[in-house]
Amino acid sequence: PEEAESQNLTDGFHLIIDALKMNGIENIYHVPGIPVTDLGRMMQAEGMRVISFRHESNAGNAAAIAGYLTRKPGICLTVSAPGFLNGLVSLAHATTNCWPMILISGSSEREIVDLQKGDYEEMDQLAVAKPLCKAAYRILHAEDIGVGVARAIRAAVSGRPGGVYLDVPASLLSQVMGAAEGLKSLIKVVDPAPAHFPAPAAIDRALSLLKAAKKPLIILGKGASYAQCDDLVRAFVEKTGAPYIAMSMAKGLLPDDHEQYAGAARSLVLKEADCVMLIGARLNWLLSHGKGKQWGEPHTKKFIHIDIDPKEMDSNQPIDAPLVGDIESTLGTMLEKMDDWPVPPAEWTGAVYTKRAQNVERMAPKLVNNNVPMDYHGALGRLKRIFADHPDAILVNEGANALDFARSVIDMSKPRKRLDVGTWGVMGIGMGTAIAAAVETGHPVVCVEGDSAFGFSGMEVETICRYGLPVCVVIFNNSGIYRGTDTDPTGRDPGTTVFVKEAQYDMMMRAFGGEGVTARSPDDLERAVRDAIASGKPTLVNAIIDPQAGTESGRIGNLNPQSVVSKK
Ligand SMILES: Nc1ncnc2c1ncn2[C@@H]1O[C@H](COP(=O)(O)OP(=O)(O)O)[C@@H](O)[C@H]1O
Ligand SMILES: Cc1ncc(Cc2csc(CCOP(=O)(O)OP(=O)(O)O)c2C)c(N)n1
Ligand SMILES: [Mg+2]
Repeated sequence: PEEAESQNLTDGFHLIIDALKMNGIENIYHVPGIPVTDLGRMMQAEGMRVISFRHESNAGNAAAIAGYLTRKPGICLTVSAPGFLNGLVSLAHATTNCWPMILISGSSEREIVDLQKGDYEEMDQLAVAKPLCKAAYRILHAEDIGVGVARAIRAAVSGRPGGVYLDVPASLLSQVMGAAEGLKSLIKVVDPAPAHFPAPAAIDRALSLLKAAKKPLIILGKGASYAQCDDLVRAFVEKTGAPYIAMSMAKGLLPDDHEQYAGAARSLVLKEADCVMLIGARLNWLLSHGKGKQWGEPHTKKFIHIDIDPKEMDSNQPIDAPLVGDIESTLGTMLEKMDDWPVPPAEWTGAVYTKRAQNVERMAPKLVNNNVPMDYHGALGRLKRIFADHPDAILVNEGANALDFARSVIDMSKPRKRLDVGTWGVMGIGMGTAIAAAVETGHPVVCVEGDSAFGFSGMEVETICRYGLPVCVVIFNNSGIYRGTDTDPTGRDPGTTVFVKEAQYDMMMRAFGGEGVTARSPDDLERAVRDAIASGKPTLVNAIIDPQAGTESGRIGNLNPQSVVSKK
């Protein structure tokens, strides 16, 4: 190092660090190992925040949600082959959710991989990654590191955001070049996510369609949350006066108690609306592809759709007014032309808000009980109150019943506070997501986890304790996947979807120095979670839920194929 200093040299290690830091990237989600062990150490030594995990899938989920929360690519750094593969699920998950993430993996040298000479952890990682992410690059020469990192950043955040793979062969890291020349080779990316305005004709077409609607409905998706133009979204929704619904991660863009929020009247508005405006939401399986009885098919609804990806239009239903552009530019332009905007007919808004009140009324009594064993609604009624008292707290949520019930019971009042399984419905996002939410925002994080969902990433409770993160994990422990009542018809083994009855998950958190509590009643649960938020200490609340309380696959059991062949 001394002579390098004296001859003023730099190397691949330092060029990668400098390129990331130059572009405002400071956090690295990582599992150490050959050939990136020293890269991780040097990143930390240079002041970057390197969070080391117990499995790359969790580091990847952390990087994915960091991208969603910050609009900068979340960085996951892994070893080659198995470590790279472990990170791929999260890279594909980020790409599916349109979140910017870069998976940087060490790899073997081309000359060895291409002749399959059998290296330590040998794999043609670039080829494997390409089909699963938005873009994939490999850097072979130190002087190309600036370009490689710049292109990875731009690919991750421009247009429809997504996951990018950046392949770093081991020898690249130790390549040396002149420090001055190295600095010159680095690129500070200018305007990485350029604004994208729809054509004026497209704006006018959409406005006239929306203005003519007798029963307009706005659907906000997580793309609208990601855009971070919250005031504009609110101003637009309020200017239209239209009822709106929010997809799960768009909850809180406008507060869930907003007078135009129609979440509790979702069935009515989807069936009856005559003009539906999608803002950063895809008409995919989560919206039944815009088809079927839920949409009052056959229907003659008009669709207006804002999306930055032109290929999204007509994906499921013909779009009458496509608006291809970024949400901020599009809504800003529309608002400028909406001065004397008519309010929607009172019979429409009246019908929607009456239905909403009826449904809220029906749900209310279920949420105020102190039953033992707990059911989902009794437990969630308390968490609803806690989140109302802590609007800055972040809710991480996964499971089946644990997910479906929490999504409709726990209201959000601020944007980007509900982080869940996303478009794929991935189990296991919990701990990685919680860790990145705490690291990126500093706010308290409460994870509402099914016991099966928790099991996918549960080892990271050690990571949470090691970094002393303000994370409270609430496990809805119904002793099983969906329910704890499955049986093996032969009587030999446990049922396929049951777990050890009332497993003591709280002991896991205590094992690493965190707080572990068992809650048997809603009162116990409320006290334990409020104490955790107050203390800011890593806490796991093992909430014992009645195994009879749930249903299989929550609300989407119908997606399972059914066997019509009678048993032999
Ligand atoms: N800044 C943006 N402007 C416009 N569209 C965006 C922006 N960011 C993401 N998107 C789009 O938002 C959509 C997000 O849809 P989706 O993930 O289906 O949301 P949800 O599941 O909440 O309905 C994607 O089609 C993506 O292309
Ligand atoms: C990577 C992956 N593997 C399996 C599955 C399939 C699944 C969907 S929901 C779920 C767990 C439901 O049980 P849990 O205890 O969490 O919740 P609850 O209903 O309250 O009992 C599984 C295994 C998915 N979606 N992703
Ligand atoms: Mg369960």
